[in-house]
Amino acid sequence: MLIIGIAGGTGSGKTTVVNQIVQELPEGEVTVISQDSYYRDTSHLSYDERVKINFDHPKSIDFELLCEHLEQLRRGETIEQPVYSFVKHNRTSDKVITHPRKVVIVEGILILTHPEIRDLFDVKIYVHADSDERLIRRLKRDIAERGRDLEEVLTRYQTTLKPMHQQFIEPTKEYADIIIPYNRYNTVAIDIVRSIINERLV
Ligand SMILES: Nc1ncnc2c1ncn2[C@@H]1O[C@H](COP(=O)(O)OP(=O)(O)O)[C@@H](O)[C@H]1O
Ligand SMILES: Nc1ccn([C@@H]2O[C@H](COP(=O)(O)O)[C@@H](O)[C@H]2O)c(=O)n1
Repeated sequence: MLIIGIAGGTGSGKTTVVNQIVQELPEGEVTVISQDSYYRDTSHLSYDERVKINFDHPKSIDFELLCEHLEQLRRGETIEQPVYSFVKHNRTSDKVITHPRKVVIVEGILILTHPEIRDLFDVKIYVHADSDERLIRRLKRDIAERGRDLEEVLTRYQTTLKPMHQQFIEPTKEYADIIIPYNRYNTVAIDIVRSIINERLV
């Protein structure tokens, strides 16, 4: 099994990169795990309390469960991946049955901050886009897809997102084997990652 970790700030293009990598690969050979699915269960909190959570701090992620699931996949076991709702700021009651595959891609802003999880990755990738580009993308995406408004995105950006990015996320670039510049779509970089995966699949 080849486990690839793809980190990078919010809006850098991690999900887009993963989709482009997976598109051309043989169906049934790759599985994708999103760190977002592993935000901690906050059912004990009210909606108003959940809104105030700092979702860009490592402690907001259930890394213990993510680590356990990756170990299980590596042992050839099937896992039940949680499903997260950005609208409710909480896990839903759904689960996605996820089978082990030859290639496992894990993507998320904070995945390279956790030493044990970092050690599980055979290839570590960091997707880079400038902060103004990321903020513009985040604004458009969160308003269109995550039930947010301009005020919510900008407040979160100033209060937690930007400081957490500088403190926790950007420094993990040093752990990356490959840094993908993604201010624009980068098909050459995607082809390089695909060829690394294809080598493993033969
Ligand atoms: N290179 C790019 N140029 C323009 N828009 C992009 C680019 N990459 C991603 N996007 C768009 O920006 C938004 C955030 O991208 P996404 O892949 O969800 O980022 P991440 O997973 O890192 O938060 C999405 O709406 C996506 O379509
Ligand atoms: N309830 C939540 C949970 C997380 N976020 C934000 O999501 C970002 C990480 O996801 P990406 O797909 O953008 O990498 C992170 O920056 C959190 O602020 C949220 O807004 N609401």
